[in-house]
Formats: sequence, structure tokens, C-alpha cells
Amino acid sequence: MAAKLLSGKEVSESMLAEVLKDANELKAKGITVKMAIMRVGEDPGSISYEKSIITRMGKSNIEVESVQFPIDVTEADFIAKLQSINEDKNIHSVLIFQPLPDQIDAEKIKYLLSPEKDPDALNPTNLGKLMIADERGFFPCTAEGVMEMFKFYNIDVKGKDVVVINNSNVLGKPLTIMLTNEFATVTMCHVFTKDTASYTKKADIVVTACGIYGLVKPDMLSEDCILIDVAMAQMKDENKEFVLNEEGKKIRTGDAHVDCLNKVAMITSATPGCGGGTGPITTALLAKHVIKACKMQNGLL
Ligand SMILES: NC(=O)C1=CN([C@@H]2O[C@H](COP(=O)(O)OP(=O)(O)OC[C@H]3O[C@@H](n4cnc5c(N)ncnc54)[C@H](OP(=O)(O)O)[C@@H]3O)[C@@H](O)[C@H]2O)C=CC1
Ligand SMILES: Nc1nc(=O)c2c([nH]1)NC[C@@H]1CN(c3ccc(C(=O)N[C@@H](CCC(=O)O)C(=O)O)cc3)C=[N+]21
Repeated sequence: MAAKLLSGKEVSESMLAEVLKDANELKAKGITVKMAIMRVGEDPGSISYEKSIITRMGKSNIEVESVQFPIDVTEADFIAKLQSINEDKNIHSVLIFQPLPDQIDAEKIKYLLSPEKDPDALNPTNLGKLMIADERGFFPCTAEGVMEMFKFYNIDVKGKDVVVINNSNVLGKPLTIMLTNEFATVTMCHVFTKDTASYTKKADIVVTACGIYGLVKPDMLSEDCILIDVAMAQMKDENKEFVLNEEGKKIRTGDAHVDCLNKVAMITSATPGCGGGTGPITTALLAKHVIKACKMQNGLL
């Protein structure tokens, strides 16, 4: 039987109304909510996110200042712009797209971004607030988006065995903390995990974000499993060649092999026919965090 599809789009739309109402209430007080985005180079994931941000913020009455740099921008030029945004009282948040090129020291940048204007928790101050569940902090949107999906579909994680295949600062680590705060039992897998399938086979919930189509296969999952596939990749065949659709275009996928659809109980994935994945929730949460930053900076929270 085909799995129940979980739709990130549906979750994100349920959040839009509140964001728009808040933005309009701020406008009535004479405050225009505004964020900046900073992109270096032409990373396809960042360009896709940028498009999604511009559309979503437009619908939410949030202004966006889009700053783009060539791939060879100097660190000094990048920092000068970041500092002018930090000081600009009319800009409430700034998102710095990752990855940054090698000549820019990402570790240094994280500390320079004002924690009050950091909607995706790049600054370690916000990651620290996540550790102690301080709700005045900002938590990474991608990880929080997975929790929003559980909430929307009434999936109670308490006491569940959850496997997270990713250990990055934007997803695996923060999500593990959020899940633990809700009393799930969490296992994090990564490239040095000896036998990922031995964990996923027993899991009630599997969250994956590796960017490798087919990394998660039906024989790794139980029939009762809920599979949340956060990854965004392009489909490749066994020879690592891109698979193209009828129009000759690359096909968007997640990590889940398409046959997972007929194995598990519930699924969301960017793999075709699998519910679309969590991307739209990430963008909606970003909008929510920008509103929160604006309210806090204006003494309204
Ligand atoms: N839906 C959304 O809103 C968003 C989706 N994404 C997508 O999520 C994915 C991950 O992003 P991000 O965390 O930034 O990327 P990273 O490259 O930082 O993380 C990839 C993770 O996958 C793990 N991994 C890779 N190969 C394997 C393997 N064979 N077995 C087990 N684990 C493996 C890596 O482990 P290790 O650390 O040990 O190398 C790492 O933890 C990407 O596809 C990205 O496009 C990203 C942001 C937002
Ligand atoms: N600091 C930082 N934080 C990030 O969260 C981050 C990042 N850098 N760099 C790039 C990746 C990629 N990413 C996406 C999130 C949502 C969509 C999204 O909403 N996509 C739409 C489709 C948009 C389109 O294709 O036009 C969807 O899934 O339906 C896309 C991409 C966040 N990332």
C-alpha cells in the first residue's frame, strides 16, 4: 500500500496566515519588517532557497534586500557589508547562505552576525540557547521545520525511536536536541556509522538529509516507519550520471529511493511523488523568525 503523503507545502500554508497578520499589525504601528539575504557565488541550493524566500516574503509583506557577491569577493568586503546590515535599524534579520567560499572564514563570520538578527541560528549564541531551550533564541529553520511537520500531522515523538541520518549544525545536531527535549530516543548516523541500516530498520521515525538519491532504500525501513526526507538533490543513476526527464531537465529528488513510497506508513521527500519534502516549511519558519526578530528589536516581545 502506498504511504500517506506528508506535505511540507500544506504545513507551510498553515503558518502563512499568522505571519501575514503579524506583518500587517507591525505595519499599522509604522514598522516595515525587513530582512537581508547575502549570497556568494551561484550555489544551486542557495539560488533555489533565495527564490523561495523572495516569493514567501513577498506574500507575507516582509521586505527583502538581496545582496549578491561574486565567488571571488574578499572577506573584508563581505564583512563590511555584514557590519553595515548589523547596524541598520531598518533591517531586522540577515540570512547568510551556506556554503561560503574558502577565502571567507565561515567560523569568524558566524560570530560577527548579530545574534539578534540571526533567524537561522548561525551564531553559536543561538545554538547555545537551543541547548537550554531558551525560547528567546533562534533555532535553525531546517531542523525546526521537521518538528513543525510532526506537530501539524499530530505525530507524537515521545518515546519513539528516531534515527537522524545527518550530523550537521543546521540539521542533525539541532534536531537531535529538539527531539530529545520532546522525549524521543534519538540515534544520529553519519559517514562513520558502521551499519546505518541496522538502526533504521528498528526505527519508528527516520529523518534523512544527505543529498544522495537512493541512500535510503525500502529494505532499510520497517512498514510502520515514518520517513522524513529533508534532502534536496538531483537524481543520478548507478553510474553517477544525471537522470533527465522528458524535457531533458535534471530531476529533483531527496535521499529516498522512489520505492520507499510503497514500503513505509508515511513519507515526505523531494523524490517525485513522495509529498515534496520539507523545503517550504523551512522558508515559512524563516519568515516567522524574521517577525520575531522585528518584534524583539522593537520591544514588542
Ligand atoms: N529541506 C530543507 O529546507 C533543506 C534541505 N537541505 C538539504 O539537506 C541536505 C543536507 O544538508 P546539510 O546538512 O547542510 O549538508 P551536509 O553536507 O553538511 O550534511 C550531510 C550529512 O549527511 C551525512 N552523510 C553523507 N553520506 C552519508 C552516508 N553514506 N551515510 C550516512 N550519512 C551520510 C554526512 O555525514 P558526515 O558529517 O559524517 O560527513 C552529513 O552529516 C542537503 O541535501 C541539502 O540540500 C539543506 C537545507 C535546507
Ligand atoms: N544558511 C543557510 N540556511 C539554509 O537553510 C540553507 C542555506 N544556507 N543554503 C542553501 C540551502 C538550501 N535550502 C533550501 C530551503 C528551502 C527550499 C525550498 O523551499 N524549495 C522549494 C522550491 C523552490 C524552487 O525550486 O523554486 C520547495 O522545496 O518546494 C530550497 C532550498 C536552504 N539552505
